[in-house]
Amino acid sequence: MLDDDADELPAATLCHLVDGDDDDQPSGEDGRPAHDETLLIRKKRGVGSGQWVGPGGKVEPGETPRQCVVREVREEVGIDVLDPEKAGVFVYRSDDWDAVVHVFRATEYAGTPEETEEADPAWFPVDDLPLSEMWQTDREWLPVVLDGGTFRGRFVYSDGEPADVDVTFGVDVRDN
Ligand SMILES: Nc1nc2c([nH]c(=O)n2[C@H]2C[C@H](O)[C@@H](COP(=O)(O)OP(=O)(O)OP(=O)(O)O)O2)c(=O)[nH]1
Repeated sequence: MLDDDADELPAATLCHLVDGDDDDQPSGEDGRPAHDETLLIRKKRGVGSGQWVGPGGKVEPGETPRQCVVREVREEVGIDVLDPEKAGVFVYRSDDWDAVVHVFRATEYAGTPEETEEADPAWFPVDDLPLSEMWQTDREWLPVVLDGGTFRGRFVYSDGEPADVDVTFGVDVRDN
């Protein structure tokens, strides 16, 4: 169980897109990154603004997490994610925002990421992430997700710092 009250919390999503060409062209020359890069955004507003995060946002009424993640990625960076697959779920609790966050991994998309009012996108090699400018607890699970793994977690922050961290890897998250 994630948390006794997890069912009562608002739901949110994150998308971690992994891409790479099968040819040897350097990143950017054909509009697609070289092998094993992931798309992050510098968030301009909302929860976590200023940090590098996966695109995503709050689930709207009547929407599934999968529908939400597709909508949010389109709104934030202007691309359509075609194969979002659940890779993790965590309860996030802090002084001002609590949520159940559904994490998706994807490898297929249509379009080219573009800057919007909400986000500034950039590709990073999966083994060279800007970890010092990311949520501290993302460092625990993001490399696992990018490598195709799954996790379930509970992250409690106090004064902007992780106060209670509990994470389990290799779990079945399809229906969570
Ligand atoms: N990377 C990361 N993201 C987190 C954590 N906790 C947490 O709530 N988030 C994310 C999940 C959501 O994508 C985001 C909260 O939604 P948001 O403020 O972006 O909402 P939104 O795009 O719907 O925007 P808005 O209209 O409410 O401003 O914060 C965390 O620990 N790590």
